[in-house]
Amino acid sequence: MGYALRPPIILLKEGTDTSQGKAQLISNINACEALVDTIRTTLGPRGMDKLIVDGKGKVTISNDGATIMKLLDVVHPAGHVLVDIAKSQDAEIGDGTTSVVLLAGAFLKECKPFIEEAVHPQVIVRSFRLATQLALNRIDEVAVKHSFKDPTEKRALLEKVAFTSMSSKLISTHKEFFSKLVVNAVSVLNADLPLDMIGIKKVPGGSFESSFLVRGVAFKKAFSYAGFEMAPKKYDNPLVCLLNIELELKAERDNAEIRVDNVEEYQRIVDAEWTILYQKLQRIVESGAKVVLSKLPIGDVATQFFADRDVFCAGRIPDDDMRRTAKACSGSVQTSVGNLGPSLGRCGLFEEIQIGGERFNIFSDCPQTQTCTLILRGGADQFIAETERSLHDAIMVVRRTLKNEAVVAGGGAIEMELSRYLREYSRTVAGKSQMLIAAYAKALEAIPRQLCENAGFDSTNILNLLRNKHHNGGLWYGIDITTEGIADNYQRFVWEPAVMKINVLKAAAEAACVVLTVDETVKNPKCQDDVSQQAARKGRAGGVPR
Ligand SMILES: Nc1ncnc2c1ncn2[C@@H]1O[C@H](COP(=O)(O)OP(=O)(O)OP(=O)(O)O)[C@@H](O)[C@H]1O
Repeated sequence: MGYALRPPIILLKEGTDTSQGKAQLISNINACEALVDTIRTTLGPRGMDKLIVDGKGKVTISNDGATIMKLLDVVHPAGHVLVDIAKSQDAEIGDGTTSVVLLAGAFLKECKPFIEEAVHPQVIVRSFRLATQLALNRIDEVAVKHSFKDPTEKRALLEKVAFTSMSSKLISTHKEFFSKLVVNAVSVLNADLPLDMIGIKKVPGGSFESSFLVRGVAFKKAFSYAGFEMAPKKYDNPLVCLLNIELELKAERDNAEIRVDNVEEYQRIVDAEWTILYQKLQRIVESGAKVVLSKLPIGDVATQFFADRDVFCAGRIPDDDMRRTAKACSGSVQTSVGNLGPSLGRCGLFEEIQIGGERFNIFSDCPQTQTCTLILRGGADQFIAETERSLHDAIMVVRRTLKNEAVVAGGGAIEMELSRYLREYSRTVAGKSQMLIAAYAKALEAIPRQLCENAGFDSTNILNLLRNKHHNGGLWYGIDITTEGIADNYQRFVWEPAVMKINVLKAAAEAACVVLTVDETVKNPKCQDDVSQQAARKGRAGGVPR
């Protein structure tokens, strides 16, 4: 009777939902699979795009895995792991975001039967980590390393990787044009290849081919006052003055509190203000600068003053444009007009031109420019936005290739090779490991299989051909998307940076291991209430639920 009177142990708050054990693990895997199913159709040159409408009705059409995953607003805790790997792949490499999610999903799918058969997750994790290491070593072994001594060879290689990266995107029909543009853009950068030194400006209208690269800086004409129209719009070899000063009359008045008790005193203050402004303007003109830019406003008096002296000016220039202009013209941004001489920059040509419906200020022919601007044209806003994302991926891939010169063949070739290698290796080990490494090898085939399915090919047939070819030494054989067959994708120049594939494998395997090692989810009802209340409050305040 004694035990019946023992008080129950209450560990967690009433209403707390705890799910644990095998059932929980399987449910997490199912959630990840469902998430992978939403993006699997976007993989590859024949992949489909997704149209996503957010809470505010903003439409995004994209093929980029990371963009889709971000916009999906996933709430499942295990699903979040996949969103995170897509984001990290995007930040680290810039491409391969769909592949990483797909591969993580494939690993989990292959694990599921083992979990159901009560194999301990740690055993699976151990074998998967071993298989990943073996696969990485194999990539290192087979990757083709190019030396960048010959500039023509270097350029050809870079164009090929940009080409492959774009072949699955909306702009794939113009990939030759854009791959040249991307390589030209990256070759302007310095050895550190800073991404923020490539500006991208979108101008709706026109055709994709009317997009162009400015070796220097281009930005939309800033707001301007009367008097601006009188200023010249083109200079050869002008000195450029970059400022962070407000050149407006009200500036002095607003920056201080002044108490006056008669009209004369007030007049003296107004006069002093004019004098201060004129002195500043005079100094700028005396420095010899022909183009004056400021991060802060340049008012009507100053605009007229400059126009009278044949000087072009523009205020309220965004910070990133200002930084890039400074870099392009080798000048520096000043906060006073004391000694402008050494801080002035110079560009070969400055002009204001019309692009589509916008006026643009262009600084080009800069002697030692390490920055450039891509002006993107094209129909609707959504198309240009997707073009920008695709070019970003291609730029990232070209930068990665420049930093790591090794490439592998795409179109499923490297995955089939790793799969063959691991399957053969698995036969040399005993015990559960053998089955698990073979499962890992099978999961790698998910990429070529999906490429086939998205193109409407018979995946069973093509995968059989590929397995046979790789078994007989056809190292770089992958899917030939044009003929519904297989081909040596290295010869066909379907090249991808080895570092991208390495990152995909590492991230996907690690994500699968993380999901496998979670065997309990505890949902605290209080926390959930807090979260929903916060969300409701945010919603009322006009915030966007994330
Ligand atoms: N011409 C081609 N023939 C065959 N396969 C190709 C070709 N071009 C690209 N691929 C393959 O398509 C896959 C890339 O597809 P996709 O660009 O849609 O996804 P991702 O690079 O993984 O992710 P994302 O571009 O969304 O970041 C790679 O496996 C690549 O090898």
